[in-house]
Amino acid sequence: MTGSGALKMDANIVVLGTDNVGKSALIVRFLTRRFIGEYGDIESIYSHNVIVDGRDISFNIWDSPFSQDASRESSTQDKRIQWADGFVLVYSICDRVSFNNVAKQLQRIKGTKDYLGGDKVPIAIVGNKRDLHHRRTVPSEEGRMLALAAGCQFYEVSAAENYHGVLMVFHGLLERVREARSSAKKPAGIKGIVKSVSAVFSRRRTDSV
Ligand SMILES: Nc1nc2c(ncn2[C@@H]2O[C@H](COP(=O)(O)OP(=O)(O)OP(=O)(O)O)[C@@H](O)[C@H]2O)c(=O)[nH]1
Repeated sequence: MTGSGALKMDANIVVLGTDNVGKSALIVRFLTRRFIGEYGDIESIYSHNVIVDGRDISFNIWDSPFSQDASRESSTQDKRIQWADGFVLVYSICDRVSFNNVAKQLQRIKGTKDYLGGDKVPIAIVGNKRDLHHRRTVPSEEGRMLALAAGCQFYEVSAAENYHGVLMVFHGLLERVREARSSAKKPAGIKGIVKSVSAVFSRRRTDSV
């Protein structure tokens, strides 16, 4: 991500989740305000410019269909994580496996982006398909607790029925990206220096095992 001036900002957002949870539906809802029902399996990066709080924001949003090929999924996942400034981790409230996958994604992201400090990685956990509450298998509380424990934002939305909820996800995440960027620019202070030095040494120790 690059920031060019106080009133301009761009953010790379990657949307992750198992198949059929509504990743494309969420993105298309955000970009067009519409729900079109069927989305296909094409991997794309969408660019979208909007004004948020007087700022000219350029979103780049990576929509990647979930691959059943574990080794392929794993290597592309790392590329996406490196590329992204912020993450939307989507599960379906009717699909427990998709929820369990969010916990795995969290670990992976935090492991890859550990130089930022675990709690500073901008991540939104999103339980989608809220309109299907009669088929719910993941209680809201579980999603909320997972997000709280991981220092993430939490939302339950319906890409099918509601634009506003989806908008809140992307705007909330943008705010976190902005905060992470401004705290990264601040001088580390003695606590930050101690943390960074110990992170380097613990990584070396792990590398050498
Ligand atoms: N009822 C309901 N259906 C939804 C919602 N969001 C998405 N869907 C449906 O769920 C199915 C999967 O949506 P997609 O957006 O293609 O899901 P995806 O996560 O991108 O799927 P992959 O491309 O396979 O990884 C489609 O039939 C959508 O119409 C929702 O909020 N409510």
